[in-house]
Amino acid sequence: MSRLFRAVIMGPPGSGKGTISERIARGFGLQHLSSGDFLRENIASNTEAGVLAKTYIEKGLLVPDHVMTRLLLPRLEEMTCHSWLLDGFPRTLAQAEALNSSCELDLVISLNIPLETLKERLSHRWIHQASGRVYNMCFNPPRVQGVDDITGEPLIQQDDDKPEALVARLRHYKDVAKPVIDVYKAKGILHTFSDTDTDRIWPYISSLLSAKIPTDIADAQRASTH
Ligand SMILES: Nc1ncnc2c1ncn2[C@@H]1O[C@H](COP(=O)(O)OP(=O)(O)OP(=O)(O)O)[C@@H](O)[C@H]1O
Ligand SMILES: O=c1ccn([C@@H]2O[C@H](COP(=O)(O)OP(=O)(O)O)[C@@H](O)[C@H]2O)c(=O)[nH]1
Repeated sequence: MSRLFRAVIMGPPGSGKGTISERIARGFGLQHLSSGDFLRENIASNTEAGVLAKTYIEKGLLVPDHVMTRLLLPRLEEMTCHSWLLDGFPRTLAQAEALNSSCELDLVISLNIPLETLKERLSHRWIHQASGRVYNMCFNPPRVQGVDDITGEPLIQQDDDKPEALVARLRHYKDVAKPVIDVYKAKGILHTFSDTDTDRIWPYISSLLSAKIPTDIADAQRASTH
């Protein structure tokens, strides 16, 4: 099997990480690992790390780095025979250093989206908590308002997504993300995209990935995921 492809997508809350990750997974066969979804799975199955992580998430705090790395790195060990895309990890310099010591990344996508756009998007974001599926009443509404397309279960809005919570989250994101962005910029693997509409960014991301992912890997991954 030729070399596998390792990528990370970074961006503030509401920047479109989940939306773009889903398109990348579908179009290029990369396995999408979202740190938020993975934490929710651990919380739902009451693992030791899940119980611990929940105490931080409930307070709107980041889960401590050592808990995150102890949770994510073994999960990545299970994915060694697959090309993957990490979403929401690494989020801090300590997490990036832990990741960089365990594998070589090929590409980091950073989304730089205006605050007003984030506010607008998050005010209409509805989530199916159990699966992490994301909807937006303006951009990608559910078939039936308020319920998940797959399970029919009710959708919720996160308190964190309210405008008054966003400014603090955004400032905190910028503080912790900047050293991580600087590391990957120095490595020459950072690609930053700025626009108010994912549909305008997507063609550029898609052609970047087409150029970066050797076709034999992309074909093999697509074949293995269908
Ligand atoms: N890499 C990480 N390091 C520390 N805490 C994390 C990490 N990833 C997720 N978390 C915790 O899990 C929570 C849920 O993560 P998730 O990514 O779904 O939400 P979020 O950070 O609000 O993301 P977004 O709004 O950008 O989709 C976060 O608010 C944070 O407390
Ligand atoms: O061009 C876009 C991209 C995303 N969204 C919506 O904005 C919210 C945030 O997107 P996502 O969850 O993908 O962002 P993340 O928080 O993962 O970075 C979601 O309701 C998306 O449906 C949008 O309205 N326009």
